[in-house]
Amino acid sequence: MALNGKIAVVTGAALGIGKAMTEILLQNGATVVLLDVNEAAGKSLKEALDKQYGREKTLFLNCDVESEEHIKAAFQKTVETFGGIDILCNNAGILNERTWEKMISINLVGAIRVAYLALQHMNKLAGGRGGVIVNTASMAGLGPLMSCPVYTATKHGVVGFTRAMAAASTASGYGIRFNALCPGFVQTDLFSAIPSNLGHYSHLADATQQMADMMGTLTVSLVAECLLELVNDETKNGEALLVTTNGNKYITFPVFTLSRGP
Ligand SMILES: NC(=O)C1=CN([C@@H]2O[C@H](COP(=O)(O)OP(=O)(O)OC[C@H]3O[C@@H](n4cnc5c(N)ncnc54)[C@H](O)[C@@H]3O)[C@@H](O)[C@H]2O)C=CC1
Ligand SMILES: CC/C=C\CC(=O)/C=C/C=C\C=C\C=C\[C@@H](O)[C@@H](O)C/C=C\CCC(=O)O
Repeated sequence: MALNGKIAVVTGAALGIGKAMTEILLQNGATVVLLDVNEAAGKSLKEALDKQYGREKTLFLNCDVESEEHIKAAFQKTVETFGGIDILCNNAGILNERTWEKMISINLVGAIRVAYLALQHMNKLAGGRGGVIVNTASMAGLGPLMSCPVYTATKHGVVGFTRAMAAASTASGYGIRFNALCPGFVQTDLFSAIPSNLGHYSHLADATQQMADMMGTLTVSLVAECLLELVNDETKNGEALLVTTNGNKYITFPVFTLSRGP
């Protein structure tokens, strides 16, 4: 299988989109390290996956992406156990406009922290073997969701970080591709909890639900298939893949030509 011998790390792996990412990576032959702050859910998933794929194909580590210490230890354990990291699914995230500073800390700062610490092991200039980092952004990383402006900001940040890192990696010779996954509404616990997590914008919950009804909700499996596309297609670097119930689209961004003023 395409990912035989590859070592993947998934953050937010215990539930939702991260769980589906873990499963499709295992189905395609990868060994997967599951990182999540929800220890009960993570251990439960590991137990189920052991029965299906064998104990040696996965490792669950309790890891909070807000903690540099946790992430460093998780990556160290990964490299000690499996010899390296080839694929990072930088997926952990929350939606809660009431605790917006924490949401920035997890969705944006956490994603950047995880990517930077993974670079220390993946970067060819640092003895790594290169690979691919897929950051889970959102359709809200491409356009505004009025009911969650800070969530929108975090996801716009993830898209921008991804595209800039892709250019930096190419220019520097890191040997790592960076891509952003931008799903629309996906049926997960995060999605189900939206009405109670909009804070100042709770009065816009109905409008958001109407938007979701109009756009439709995606399954986690479909999102995971798009992840696999970004992992396997070595021509993809610096891409933002929009995933909707009407199909998928690689986003074209405006290009600003550098020219002197008049
Ligand atoms: N559900 C949706 O409609 C969409 C979700 N997304 C993004 O997809 C990603 C996954 O979201 P879902 O699967 O929907 O959510 P979920 O709530 O179902 O799963 C998120 C997982 O991340 C873990 N997590 C949360 N904070 C963490 C932290 N500090 N450290 C480590 N793990 C942590 C949770 O324990 C959970 O297992 C998020 O980044 C989210 O913003 C993007 C577009 C749409
Ligand atoms: C309330 C958030 C619920 C779950 C988490 C999540 O990330 C869901 C996002 C789902 C949809 C976001 C839609 C945003 C739509 C608007 O911003 C429009 O401006 C469309 C944005 C981009 C279109 C890109 C394109 O078609 O070229």
